[in-house]
Amino acid sequence: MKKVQHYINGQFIDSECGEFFDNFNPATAELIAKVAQGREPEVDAAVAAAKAALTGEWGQMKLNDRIALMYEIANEMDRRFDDFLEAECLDTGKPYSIARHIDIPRGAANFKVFADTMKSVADEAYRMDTPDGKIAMNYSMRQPKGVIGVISPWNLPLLLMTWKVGPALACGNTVVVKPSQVTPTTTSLLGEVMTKVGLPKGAYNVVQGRGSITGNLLTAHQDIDALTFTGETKTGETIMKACSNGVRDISLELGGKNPAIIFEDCDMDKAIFETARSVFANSGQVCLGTERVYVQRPIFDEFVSRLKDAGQKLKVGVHNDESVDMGPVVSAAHRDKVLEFYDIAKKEGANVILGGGAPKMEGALKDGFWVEPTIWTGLPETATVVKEEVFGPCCHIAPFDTEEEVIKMANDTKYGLASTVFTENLDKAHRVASKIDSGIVWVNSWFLRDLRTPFGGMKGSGIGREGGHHSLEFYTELKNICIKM
Ligand SMILES: NC(=O)C1=CN([C@@H]2O[C@H](COP(=O)(O)OP(=O)(O)OC[C@H]3O[C@@H](n4cnc5c(N)ncnc54)[C@H](O)[C@@H]3O)[C@@H](O)[C@H]2O)C=CC1
Ligand SMILES: O=C(O)/C=C/C=C(\O)C(=O)O
Repeated sequence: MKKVQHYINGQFIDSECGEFFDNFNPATAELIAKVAQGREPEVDAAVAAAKAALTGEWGQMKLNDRIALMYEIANEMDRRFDDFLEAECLDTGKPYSIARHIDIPRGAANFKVFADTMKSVADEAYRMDTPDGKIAMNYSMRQPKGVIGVISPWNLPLLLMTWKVGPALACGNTVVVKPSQVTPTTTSLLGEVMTKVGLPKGAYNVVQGRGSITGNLLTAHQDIDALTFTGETKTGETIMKACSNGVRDISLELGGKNPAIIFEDCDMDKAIFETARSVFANSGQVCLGTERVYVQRPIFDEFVSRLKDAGQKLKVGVHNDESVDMGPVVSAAHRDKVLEFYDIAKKEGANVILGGGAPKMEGALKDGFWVEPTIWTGLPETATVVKEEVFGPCCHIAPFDTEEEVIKMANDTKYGLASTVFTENLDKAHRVASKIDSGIVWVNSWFLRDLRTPFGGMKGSGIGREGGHHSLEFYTELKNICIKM
């Protein structure tokens, strides 16, 4: 049986208590690995190693050498592409068709982009007159924040973990990562990459384990100087409270209930293609995905019927079948949660246009964590599945008449992560995009990511922006030095 271990101070180790928990293949519910359950000794050892590395070989490394190492990590990840691909798809159930184009290439890109960023960090300087008629020069400099705690989720495990580890290391910090307990493997695999490229010991550490045990221990640890988290809003709130103890900085990327706005003057082919992606990709387990679709009344029926066609055409199946579009959801618990939302939608009076339950799968797949691609119409804006994040391959479609009305509907949510707007009228696109309360607005597209741009959410969707130079706000301390001449 495969064993997934901690990676602490450059060594792969089991837990001191010898405890392991089970990891399952979401497509079959078969046991695929035993994962070490980290407790206090492992969290303490990882944080101590990370702290020591700040003043050791890693902390003393010249910026250019650090940048070179970041590229080397990315190159080694590219060389191990197939290992990462297989591990990620087996843990999550996502098909090769997604992970090959999104998850795995982004893992390496997340190191390259921050290596590039660090080459062009500029410091501010201000000359001032002093009361005694002389002058003083102020200049700012950035220094690493210290030991960064990284708590990452299961939906895009490698992508979202490296989106934090890349900038943290590029800025000279050290990290202690706790990946989701349901998708532990690629975070440990990255430890092999770190060993291979010669990253100094203690700079990258991994403690495996459940959120309620290992996650809690990590967030409470007072030698964690700052913590970055992606996941559910409620967990984000818990982590924020824990980090208030010791006044430690946080970066939170949380849930969404993202709207798509489809105007009657849209390019319908484009609107259907991108909306189908944003609703169903990764079995709807993307925080940027669309769960509320608003369509202008004259094209409502045509849009509903064409999105239904697109959903019906999706091939659901196992990750290593190259023709598969959609896999299972990640766990039995998550399948149950999504199916409960599907039941609530029916009870609250939804018209089920597509799906609405669990598909019947055959043979080895019959016990897997499958849910159907699902479309509803006819619910009021107060309905549960219009208000709450489902995180499954589903959406509700509602008609609207005017621009003012749809902007109000789109913004009537506790979240504010992402949105999409489909129109061929450029003035309207600018106007509407500027009025939507979300961190990202995609016009005639979805999940088009330039990694230099600010990424993050408004309202309950998070705190902070990461990407390119914006990541320096969280991963460095900015210091002013004032020299009297
Ligand atoms: N990117 C996103 O927006 C994501 C949203 N979700 C949503 O969250 C729901 C719950 O799924 P979970 O896996 O429980 O997500 P979660 O947000 O609780 O888990 C994400 C990470 O936080 C850790 N964690 C959990 N509780 C913690 C605590 N008290 N202290 C420190 N770390 C903790 C987990 O072990 C995992 O590594 C899902 O059904 C889904 O709707 C889940 C994953 C990602
Ligand atoms: O492109 C990114 O950096 C992030 C994408 C998706 C998420 O953050 C998520 O699904 O949680």
